[in-house]
Amino acid sequence: MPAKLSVNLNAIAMLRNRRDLPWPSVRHMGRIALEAGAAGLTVHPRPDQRHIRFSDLPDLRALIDDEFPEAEFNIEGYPSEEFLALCEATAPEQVTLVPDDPSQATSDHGWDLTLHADLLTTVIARLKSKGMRVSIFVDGDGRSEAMTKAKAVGADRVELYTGPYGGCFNRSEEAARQIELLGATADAALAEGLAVNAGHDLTVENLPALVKRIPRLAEVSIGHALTADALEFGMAETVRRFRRACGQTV
Ligand SMILES: CC(=O)[C@@H](O)[C@H](O)COP(=O)(O)O
Ligand SMILES: NCC(=O)COP(=O)(O)O
Repeated sequence: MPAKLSVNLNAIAMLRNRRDLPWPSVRHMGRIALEAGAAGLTVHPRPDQRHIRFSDLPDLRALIDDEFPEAEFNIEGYPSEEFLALCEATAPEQVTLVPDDPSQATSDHGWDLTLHADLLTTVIARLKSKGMRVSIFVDGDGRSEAMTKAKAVGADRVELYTGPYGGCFNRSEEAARQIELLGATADAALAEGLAVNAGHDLTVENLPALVKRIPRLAEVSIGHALTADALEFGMAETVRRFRRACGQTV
């Protein structure tokens, strides 16, 4: 089964937040993405709400529940008490835990699974007890022992941080090296019984090689490049292009 596409709406929200006006509407852009066959929506509410606002969450939950009951909502973020309460109030199908500092511009590394083992074990058990699937953001550096630790803290899935791969779009040798590291990490995760997601700086151009190396990739969440392409091609056509790049028949 080809990887599913979850459309990250953070960049749409960032554009909206330039003015005290309700457009572009994250709910409406989310609807267009789901109508075009995206399997879900992703948001990453940061503590300063500079992209997605906490008040966007009930709206997006209602969009999925009322109009696209097969779709999934994925909420990403650092597991502060505020974030956990948002997840509990929204009940997304998936929570992706990310080790972001509030001052970070964007996510740029996975969890240290030794240092944060206790925190993750507690938080994952709490979210899973409320029926949410939990994925944790990990470096795609090929270290199989990290995937053993990911299993031990109770994660259902890992999300491979693909930033270093996305960042070498114009250096094919380094891209090939990064793909192999991501692939080795995915192999180790799958061997532990974890499902594998991926995200960060994925594009229509770099997705095909990734899904070829990791044919059992469950889901990709994509926002930055997808939003850039949507400015050129429109959201619906862009979603179809990304779905094809995932290997889906569109
Ligand atoms: C967790 C992750 O990979 C990030 O890519 C993130 O969700 C994007 O967040 P921003 O859009 O806020 O940079
Ligand atoms: N989890 C990654 C994500 O949701 C989007 O990352 P990006 O495509 O905005 O880099």
